Amino acid sequence: MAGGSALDMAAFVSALPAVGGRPLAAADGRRCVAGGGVHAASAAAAAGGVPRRARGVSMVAASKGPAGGPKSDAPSRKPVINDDYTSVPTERIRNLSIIAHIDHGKSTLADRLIQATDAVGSRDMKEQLLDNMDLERERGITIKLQAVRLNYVHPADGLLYAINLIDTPGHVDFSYEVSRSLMACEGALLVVDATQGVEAQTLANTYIAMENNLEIIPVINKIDMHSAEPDRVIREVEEVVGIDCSNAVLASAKAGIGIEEILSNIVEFIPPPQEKATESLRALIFDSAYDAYRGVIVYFRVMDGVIKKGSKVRFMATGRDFEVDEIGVLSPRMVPVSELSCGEVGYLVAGIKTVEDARVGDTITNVRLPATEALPGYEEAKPMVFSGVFPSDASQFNALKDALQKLKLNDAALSFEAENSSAMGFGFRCGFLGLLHLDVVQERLEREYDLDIITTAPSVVYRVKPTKGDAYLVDNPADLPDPNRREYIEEPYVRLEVITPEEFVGPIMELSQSRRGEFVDMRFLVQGRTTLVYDLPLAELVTDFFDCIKSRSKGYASMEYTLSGYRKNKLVKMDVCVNGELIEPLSCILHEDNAYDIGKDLTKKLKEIIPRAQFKIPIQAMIGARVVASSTISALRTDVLAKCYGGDISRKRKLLDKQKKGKKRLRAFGKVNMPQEAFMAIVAVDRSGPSTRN
Ligand SMILES: Nc1nc2c(ncn2[C@@H]2O[C@H](COP(=O)(O)OP(=O)(O)OP(=O)(O)O)[C@@H](O)[C@H]2O)c(=O)[nH]1
Repeated sequence: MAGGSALDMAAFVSALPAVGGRPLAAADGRRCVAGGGVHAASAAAAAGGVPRRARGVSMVAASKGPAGGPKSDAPSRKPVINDDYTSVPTERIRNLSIIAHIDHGKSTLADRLIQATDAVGSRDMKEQLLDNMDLERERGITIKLQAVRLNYVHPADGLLYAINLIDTPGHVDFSYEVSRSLMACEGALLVVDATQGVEAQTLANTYIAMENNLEIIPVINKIDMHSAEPDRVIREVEEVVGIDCSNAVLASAKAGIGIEEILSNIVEFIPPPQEKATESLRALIFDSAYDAYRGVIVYFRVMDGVIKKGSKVRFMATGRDFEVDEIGVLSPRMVPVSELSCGEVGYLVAGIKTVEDARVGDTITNVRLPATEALPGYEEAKPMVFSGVFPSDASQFNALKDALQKLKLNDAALSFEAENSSAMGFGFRCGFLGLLHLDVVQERLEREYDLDIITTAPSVVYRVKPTKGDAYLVDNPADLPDPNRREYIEEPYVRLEVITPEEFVGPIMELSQSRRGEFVDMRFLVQGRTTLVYDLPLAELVTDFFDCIKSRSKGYASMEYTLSGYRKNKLVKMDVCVNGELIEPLSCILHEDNAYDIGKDLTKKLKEIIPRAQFKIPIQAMIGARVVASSTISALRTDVLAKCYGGDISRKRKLLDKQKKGKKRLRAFGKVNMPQEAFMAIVAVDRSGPSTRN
């Protein structure tokens, strides 16, 4: 809980009405590790040079595996059933996830495990095999969870074991994927980089695994590196994370060290799925993807009973029935089988056409013998940051709607609803888990659906108490009532924990304070590392905070945050007028004390971004009718007198008048070109000015 004035977030949110039917944002007590901001933006820029795909290529067809969507066989080709995959009894099945802090080597380790068990022929093997979205490969990050089935003969008993491995993303924006995959498992490999040690996400993900009662096997990775300190890291895992490291494996995913030991430990320490006495089928949907030919492909883990090809199944949340056309395992290619029983992880195809029919977290049961109770589903992912998404060309509105619907199927945390803005036309107000999530969605819409879109300035969700009536949530500054029609505004706060080497404690404290942070605690860890705890407004964190932490600590610090509640602050709405016109999508809510500095930097940035025109373009940052900062883009002056040699002054005046009129007309009717960067300028403004006080 953040300080005395913070409310309990969950209780508070449940007592409030939803914003326009949208799930209330930023309301759970979920642990997150931040990232995004400029880092994400620059990653996007780096990826921007990649050629676009042809129009109409679906996200599934565009990628090659189960997460971005499985590679579809041509519709005419009959699936070949291979029941070798289902001959393994339940006691020889192991379901596990790989969890770690970002870049500690999960995907590389998954590659080595796939190779060691010959799941993929050497011809098809490539680095980070499970990161099969183009975007994942380019950015070197995992965005979607990925499942793969490994067949492993354990040398100790010579028996065949089926290991279902789920690779999970490391970045906070995708941490809901981690919780989803962990619910389908009995164990987890906790990968810790031997050169770095325990990081914020190591802790956060281990806690999720512990909450799910998973057996955890620590893997100390990258021991091939000179700077590796495996002994120190083992001590740190034991002392800081609090888990036993007696079965820890010293490994190098890159050099292939310790891989056999990891496989052996998986078999020995991770328990098999528990056979249930019930005959009724219950399978948990942990992911789904859309395929242009086959409809929705559903990924599930069978918890009870058996699921068979040709049987009729029911999706319990929606009550819809479907006949199973195909079921199979992920090897990691889709291999059809005739049935999957308790403990197995696989996919099914059942001619499901709509997004709503296959919800992640739903339970699949048998129509003939339905289960009475559904499995506990997943907590709905709650968006933290909202932004308007508009097509550059109004005629693409329906295409954008269709694309968002398909993306949502594969990305449960994305939320959207139609929005009509006088400045931007028809579009959608979308909710994201953070700026990296926003960035990934924007890029997927552009690449996989060939859409040109503009995203507007991101905003967190504020709570507003109007003079009349109950408080309500506002995720779009345009919806804020006038100051004389509101009593107060509250903003969301987070409890922030930064783990850093001692020498960077000072710069990080300075940064946190400049972002309106309130110091809560400082704890010393082993080996000169420190945890700093602050309460901080979420709005200050979702911009470039993560990048600032990284740059001030030379990349050594990591951070994690939990939403803690709402607090009243002196908040105001700042509008931006460009060329005398209010540009609503540039409006933002900020602390009154920061308005001058932020306004000054924003107008300066916009001056650099907005292209010059034939006339002067004034840019003003305003609070109500008061201008707090301004700048002017000078006109590109055309010399209309160039052709007027000497002579008559009245002719010159006539030409100048005509030019002035032209400028006026342009100002009156013409539009200032606002490029996409202009809408994101607020994210990049310098927030560490001298007047940043609470
Ligand atoms: N030297 C060395 N490098 C490694 C090892 N394992 C992984 N790496 C490198 O570390 C970087 C990150 O590895 P990934 O496997 O992408 O890490 P990840 O944890 O999957 O990253 P996210 O999916 O983004 O969370 C890559 O450049 C790998 O080549 C290792 O054992 N030794």
